[in-house]
Amino acid sequence: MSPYSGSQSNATAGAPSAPAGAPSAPASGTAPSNSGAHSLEPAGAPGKQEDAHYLVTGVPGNPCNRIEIHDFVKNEKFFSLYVQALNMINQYSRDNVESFFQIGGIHGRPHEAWSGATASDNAGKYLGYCTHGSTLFPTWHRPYVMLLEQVLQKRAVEIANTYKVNTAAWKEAARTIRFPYWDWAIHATPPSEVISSNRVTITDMNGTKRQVDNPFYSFVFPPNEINDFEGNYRVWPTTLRRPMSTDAGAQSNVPELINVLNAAVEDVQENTYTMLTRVTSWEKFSNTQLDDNPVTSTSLEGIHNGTHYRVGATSVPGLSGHMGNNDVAAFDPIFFLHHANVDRMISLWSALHPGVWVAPGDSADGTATIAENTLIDTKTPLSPFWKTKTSFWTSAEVGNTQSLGYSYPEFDGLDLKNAVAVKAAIAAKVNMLYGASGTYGAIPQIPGAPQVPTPAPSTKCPAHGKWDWTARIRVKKFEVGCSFQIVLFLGTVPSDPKQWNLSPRVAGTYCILVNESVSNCANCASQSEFVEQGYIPLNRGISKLSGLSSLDPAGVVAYLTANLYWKAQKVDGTPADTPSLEVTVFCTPLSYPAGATAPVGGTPVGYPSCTSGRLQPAGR
Ligand SMILES: N[C@@H](Cc1ccc(O)cc1)C(=O)O
Repeated sequence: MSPYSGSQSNATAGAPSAPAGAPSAPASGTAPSNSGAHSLEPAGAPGKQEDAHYLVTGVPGNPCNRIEIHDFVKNEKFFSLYVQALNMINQYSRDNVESFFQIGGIHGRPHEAWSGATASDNAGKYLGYCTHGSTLFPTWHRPYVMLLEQVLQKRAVEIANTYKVNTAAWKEAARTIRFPYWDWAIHATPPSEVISSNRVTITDMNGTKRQVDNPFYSFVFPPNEINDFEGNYRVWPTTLRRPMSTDAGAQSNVPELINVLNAAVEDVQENTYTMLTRVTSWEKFSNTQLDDNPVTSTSLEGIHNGTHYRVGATSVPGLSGHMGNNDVAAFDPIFFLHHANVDRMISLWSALHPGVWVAPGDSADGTATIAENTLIDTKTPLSPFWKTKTSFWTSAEVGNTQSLGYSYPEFDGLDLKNAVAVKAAIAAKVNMLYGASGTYGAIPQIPGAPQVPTPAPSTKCPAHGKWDWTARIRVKKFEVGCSFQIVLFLGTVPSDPKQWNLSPRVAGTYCILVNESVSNCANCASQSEFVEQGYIPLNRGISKLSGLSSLDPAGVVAYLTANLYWKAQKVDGTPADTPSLEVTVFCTPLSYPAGATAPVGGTPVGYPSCTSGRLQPAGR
């Protein structure tokens, strides 16, 4: 199959597709195994109709809630229907636009047109469609999750129709099912049904419990489809999380994954709260590009990169799991649980910042259909997600999930037209979820610490102390040639890189996510100077490890100057060389004006003396 050939018709773009609502294949009601050969679906199966662009509509009808994956797996009907639906589309032939292979393949490899969305002549050099490092990062992934959600809900309806017991309840579950999200700022890991079981129990059409292959655990590639991949991805027949070996029988390192995710969750929560409550501009919220915005917060994309990295990294030199590489990340089903939460963050943030939406920006390295370094904005087509037969969704059209068929539990019962009331209600929810139990909450408990002003109870504004300490990370994104992370320590750095993530001395991490073979690609040559920026919160680490009785600058500056160490680490666990890396400490004064729903950040003060002259990661 030729990549993105300009005149490709749907028939040759792999997937002649059916418009939404096309007649569907009869469902068997049983879950096919995902470990066997990929069968051709029956004639007339969905996604096989010629000469139509597949329309991304979202689930038609009234919007229903996406729910958190821990709640989702406890719902027998939702879970049983989704497991069967996912197993079904995993089995579709590779050319079917509704197959998991085709949908997962939109993001990066196999670098082919999806449903006839051909590459333009002046395309960027990244050969997938996904937008990263640009203002479109949040909104491009919105129709992406919607696409998988609509495909799975259609299958769920067909499957429910075959149930012989409790029929009405199964049909109702299928009508209301939406894609679950994994709230990584609360739950360090997804439930075992996603992360550690390769078989799960479902209730079948006869009401009988049975064990089937677990499509949330890994995706089995169609035979031969990995031949065009690079490195170990052409050896591994399934997706892997923290893979343990180079051979075709490699397994995911589940205990290591759980440990690494557990070690990071407080950091993730702290970053999430700051991003939601203190970032006011779309530019800063949306992506990792360098900026002069004074708010010391990591972007949504930066936070999202961390989850990719932790799921995809390994401790085996030379390897990277699928999630650690943009080119193959979306084949791991956990990608969509992760991105449903990224999407929920757009809803929460936009509710807290009414009227702020996609700002124009630079396309950076571009995509298969977006030229590099061009202006992109709310009208830029979010290809390949067709809205009509001839046009793609744009960011301007995806600002309201209610019109896209779904919502999130935090919006239940709100008058969505009343932006002021929505903002107040979501602020209270965000405080409840990520604020009070957040790590900042620990600060006032330092013995002898100055009293934090008590916010008026009605604002539900959590006490986060007087000072917010962070380390700004600036580094050339393509300098290492693969995804990598910066790990900050307060005190001794373990000599074994395998212990870097797990050390009790870790203050926090910042992760950079790229696609594979960056060292070879023209893209990276042209973007080699591209600097990425993010922040690592330090308050929690200082309060746990320093022994200081307050976070006042005098003591903290001296402490950080003596104790702040850092390392750069590649996705394969080995040390990385990052000559461009700059680590700079900032302190933001926090205040609690009457009526504020979250701490308000003042002007950050930089303390370059804490790190100056020590810009090499191995320098301490
Ligand atoms: N429109 C936002 C959520 C939102 C809803 C109502 C509002 O008043 C504000 C924001 C979204 O769907 O992402």
